Amino acid sequence: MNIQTIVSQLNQHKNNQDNLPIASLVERVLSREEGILTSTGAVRATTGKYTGRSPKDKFIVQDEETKDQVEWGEVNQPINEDKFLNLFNKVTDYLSEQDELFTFNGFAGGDEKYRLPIQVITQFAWHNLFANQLFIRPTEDELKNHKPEFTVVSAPHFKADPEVDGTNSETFIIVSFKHKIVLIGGTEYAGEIKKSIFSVMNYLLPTKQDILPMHCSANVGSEGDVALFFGLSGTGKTTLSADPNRRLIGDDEHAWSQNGIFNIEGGCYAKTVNLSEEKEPQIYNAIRFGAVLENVVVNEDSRLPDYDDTSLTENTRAAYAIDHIDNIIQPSIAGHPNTIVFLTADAFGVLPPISKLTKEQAMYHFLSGYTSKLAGTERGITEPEATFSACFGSPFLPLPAATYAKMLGEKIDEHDAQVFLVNTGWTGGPYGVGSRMKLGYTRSMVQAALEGELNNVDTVKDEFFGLSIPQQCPGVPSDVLNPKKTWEDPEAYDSKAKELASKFHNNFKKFNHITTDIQNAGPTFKA
Ligand SMILES: Nc1ncnc2c1ncn2[C@@H]1O[C@H](COP(=O)(O)OP(=O)(O)O)[C@@H](O)[C@H]1O
Ligand SMILES: C=C(OP(=O)(O)O)C(=O)O
Ligand SMILES: [Mn+2]
Repeated sequence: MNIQTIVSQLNQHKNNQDNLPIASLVERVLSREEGILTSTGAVRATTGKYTGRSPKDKFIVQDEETKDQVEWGEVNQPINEDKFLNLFNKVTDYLSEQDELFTFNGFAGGDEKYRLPIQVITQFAWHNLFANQLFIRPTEDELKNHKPEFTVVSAPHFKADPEVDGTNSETFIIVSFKHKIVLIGGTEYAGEIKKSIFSVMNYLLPTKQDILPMHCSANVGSEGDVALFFGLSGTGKTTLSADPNRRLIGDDEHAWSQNGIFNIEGGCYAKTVNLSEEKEPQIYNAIRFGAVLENVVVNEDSRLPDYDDTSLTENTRAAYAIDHIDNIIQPSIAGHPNTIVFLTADAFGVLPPISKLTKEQAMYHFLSGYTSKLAGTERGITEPEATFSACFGSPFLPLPAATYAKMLGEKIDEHDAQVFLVNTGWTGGPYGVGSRMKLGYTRSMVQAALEGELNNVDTVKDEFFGLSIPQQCPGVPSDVLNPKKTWEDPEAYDSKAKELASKFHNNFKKFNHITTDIQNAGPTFKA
């Protein structure tokens, strides 16, 4: 049977709950005992074994359409069409036997001209509530004429048999661009649903519409000045884009067209570890009725969430529609970016907390995509792991990094955007010795950068990375601006800085086809 016929059959399932209002979805989450109501008004669900994304279980169907376009490798693993069709049949048979199914019809892409009509069919009510919060909701009229151009099918309780199904484990996230399907099974982590549509957009926007998709957050100031914040997970995209002085466009996924930028999503997905009203008031207050808390520990009696409890995972999350934040811009569209911030959480503690990049350095750092993954919280583990993830988002990029980098470079040139590198990671020493940069300092630095206050201040060129470090910034002690001065032992600083510089050079070897002016814009220290 044809794929579209099977999808229609799921839509016609006798108990398919189609675009239920939020209150009804919440009721279904509770009555099906998928989650509990918390004191905030948000529901809380847990996800068992998978509390984060599962990159080794992600595949793209290799077919005539994708064969020569996709950058095949560890991130984009190929699976053949027969295997996909076979698994699709099994998953949809499994779903059709469920008592109830849930469908969300809506959009990805805040600009009507470029948006992708999508459908999300889920086994769980709470996953549908998640889709309702994260994607763009249709108006009543739009819903009547809605024709999905991509469908996510999510069956978390269906487990694959790797031997037969060609997967790596019981879990799979498979995209078929030919059949316009994302097939998810074996994992309950809701982030897969939104990030798989992001991957789809990362393929479709550049290849079909000449638009640059970006793993970044965005906000806009009172003068219409637009800022982007690129960064890998945990670097501060969501936290720093929620700014009482600027209107939020989105916290994670955007696209840059010839008209300006637009949010791909309709909601946010914030980390809630150690969340406090004092430090992150906007996010804290966004957690209310309609929102979904994922893997947050909740006190059984008081039903109060305990954001400091990481016993289920460090990666606790809150999903909420963008209008849960007060100062937003809607629709989530704005002009061309004036300022671009690359966020990195440097656990070596050697990168300056803020530096100004030349256009070549911007390209170098965009391709490098450096941040640190921290070792677990086990005692005794102090060594951070440097990771380089091209374009600050390689797990979500089906095309070669150079494709996105070239587009970004052209746009930065055309619109003369100033790029800053901001280290939200360690200061005063590496992880285990120093401490995380105070959020208040980072906020002050970002504010100064966005208000143009760093344009004309004195800068010093740092000796290992060749970065221009502003010497004054309102609200930040000048010693904090110069990382070496925050270390007790300057020689220890030098040796860590050299270690990181070498890692940059090693990583950049794979970009040997890139122009030499960009290759030369890396760390000035060479072993
Ligand atoms: N100096 C800092 N800048 C940004 N975030 C910080 C800083 N110090 C601590 N944090 C914490 O780091 C986390 C950043 O996560 P988040 O903003 O969700 O990242 P992303 O959206 O890029 O995945 C938050 O929990 C935030 O409170
Ligand atoms: C949801 C995710 O994104 P981020 O951590 O960047 O918010 C993720 O990487 O699973
Ligand atoms: Mn985020």
